Amino acid sequence: MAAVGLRTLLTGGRRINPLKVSTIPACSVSCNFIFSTNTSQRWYAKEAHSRERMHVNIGTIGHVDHGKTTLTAAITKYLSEKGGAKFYSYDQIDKAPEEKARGITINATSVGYETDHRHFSHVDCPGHEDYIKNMIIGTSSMDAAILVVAATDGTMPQTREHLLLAKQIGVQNLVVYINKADAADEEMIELVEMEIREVLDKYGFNGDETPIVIGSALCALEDKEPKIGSESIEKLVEALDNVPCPDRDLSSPPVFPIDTVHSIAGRGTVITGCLKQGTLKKGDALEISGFGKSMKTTVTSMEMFHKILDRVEAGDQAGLLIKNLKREDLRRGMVAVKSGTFKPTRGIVATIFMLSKKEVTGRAVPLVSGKDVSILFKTWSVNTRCPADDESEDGAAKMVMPGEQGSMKMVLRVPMMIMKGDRFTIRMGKSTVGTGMVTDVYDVAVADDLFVKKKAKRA
Ligand SMILES: Nc1nc2c(ncn2[C@@H]2O[C@H](COP(=O)(O)OP(=O)(O)OP(=O)(O)O)[C@@H](O)[C@H]2O)c(=O)[nH]1
Ligand SMILES: [Mg+2]
Repeated sequence: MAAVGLRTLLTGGRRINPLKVSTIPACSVSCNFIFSTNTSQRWYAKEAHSRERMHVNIGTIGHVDHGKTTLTAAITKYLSEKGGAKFYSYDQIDKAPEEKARGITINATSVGYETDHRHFSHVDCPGHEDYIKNMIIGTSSMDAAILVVAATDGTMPQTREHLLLAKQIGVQNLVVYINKADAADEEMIELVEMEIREVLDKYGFNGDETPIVIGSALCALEDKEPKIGSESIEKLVEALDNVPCPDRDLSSPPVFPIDTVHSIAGRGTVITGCLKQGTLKKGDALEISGFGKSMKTTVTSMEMFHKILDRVEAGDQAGLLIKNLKREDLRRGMVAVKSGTFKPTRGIVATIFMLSKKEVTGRAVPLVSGKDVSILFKTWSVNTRCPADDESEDGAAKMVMPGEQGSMKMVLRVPMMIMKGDRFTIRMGKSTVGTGMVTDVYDVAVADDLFVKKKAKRA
């Protein structure tokens, strides 16, 4: 995700025209980042980022209209009064004209704030079923998520779908915020809490241990009923300060999946994202691959949340200024690695789990070998063929039935940077129909071979 304050990094102390800072959404799905545009001081700020507070990536997920954006605004309001955030109003978070017109979130938007103990990057995800791809992108680097459930509705289809996807993406921990407590009676809230704990267990989270905070984001935002308003946000922030976070892998070679690409007039190209593993420093030689392309570059400077970094560590949401590549050369879904450490591939072996009808809202369809499907990794999707397993021996088509699990070979249309353990979602139309985890990758040459073999067979 983007480093807020990227412009600071790139202006080198010179004031530049904000209109000349352009961002390209790298695919049809998108993620917004809020930049500091009007605090001229920040344009010149060259302070070093302090690692005194642990950096944690979180965000809001949950069913449409349950109050995720209102809660995001309420958290920044509460923390701005404590000096740990800039207040972002509801309209500053959902600011696209279509979002304003429809009153829903479409793009995942990132804001940054601090508590006494932690430094947070918070992504507010859309809940509407049409924008699940944007939710997946928003959730892709979260260490923990805030699941928002309206007390007036209880858990709804996208509450469950988001839980399933968050688990599959690798989000280990949750904090639940039961919202709209101003509009529901106590009995109803109690029932909703019981239901949530059951649903959490069902989707592999710990229903008993997950903190649940009850409140009203709207009351907090409008300074009404402090008991369910600001006090609930205080409790939520306390829960976020205590949520367990995964250990950062600082020793493996760096892997930096690109979320956005920016072109800064007079300075060059910046890629933003969350460093998945390892560390990066100025002068490191990188290889950026994806969608069949591979390019070499060097890191010239790094920034996170208006602060200069001397090194990027796993888990950091950072912006990297890079040499010799243009914005047009790059797109979301490409991955930067240290030269010579990983290679892109087209061939993967994956454990697939196809959803049954009762699992979520999805259609219950099998995945059949020999069929083309579109698979969605955290920030990109590519058409993929499932060649029949052991095709050379018996030519038998293998399939994974709804509700079942199986191992399948897959060949991507273009080489991508994929690693063992990477997870993906199989979607058909508007539905999530299955999930998968990469158990092995095989050489491009072998994958080419399979591709050719399949073509020959058809001919
Ligand atoms: N009564 C009441 N209404 C609320 C509360 N929080 C949010 N709302 C209202 O619920 C509606 C939806 O709120 P949003 O914050 O846009 O919900 P969302 O979950 O971000 O929606 P999507 O992003 O489109 O999925 C708005 O009209 C809010 O004013 C609350 O605590 N109480
Ligand atoms: Mg919203």
